[in-house]
Amino acid sequence: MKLEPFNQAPVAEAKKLIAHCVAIPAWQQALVAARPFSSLTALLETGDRLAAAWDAQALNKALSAHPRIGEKAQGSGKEAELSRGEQSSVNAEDTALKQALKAGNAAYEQRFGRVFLIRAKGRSGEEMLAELLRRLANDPQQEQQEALGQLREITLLRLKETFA
Ligand SMILES: NC(=O)NC1=NC(=O)NC1=O
Repeated sequence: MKLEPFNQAPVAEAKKLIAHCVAIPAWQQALVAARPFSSLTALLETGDRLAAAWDAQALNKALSAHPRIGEKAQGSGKEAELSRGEQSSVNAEDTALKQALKAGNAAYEQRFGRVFLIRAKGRSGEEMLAELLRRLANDPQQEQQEALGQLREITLLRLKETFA
């Protein structure tokens, strides 16, 4: 989509145009309020700056829209469609990998109390499993920072794709 329609749209409409980037209403609201944007770069910089404010509460809110790695996103919504695309590198036939991801996700949720989040685009299933195992050793504070960083990456990738 072009930047102009986003800049010109009524607030409610503009929010809908970017809601699939991340399920954090405050971020959607703030980004829409910062219009008009003179360029895609300006939009991405603002989106990133606003994401720097995210905390554990924002992370948990956003996770509702991110299916586990290795699980096919259910549903027909835009987020589910994006997740399926982002996770398409996980070879569904590789049952050993799927099993390892399933076990890793369960261990992660047991330890940190939330779904493991990683920017999946551009990563193979094996790379994500390695990251999952590495991050399992993080202390809670460290891991919260890493998870927030991955949420930012996913959000900005989606924002960029929306207006590219
Ligand atoms: N649990 C996840 O990390 N999910 C996801 N990562 C992505 O990049 N897209 C997802 O749906």
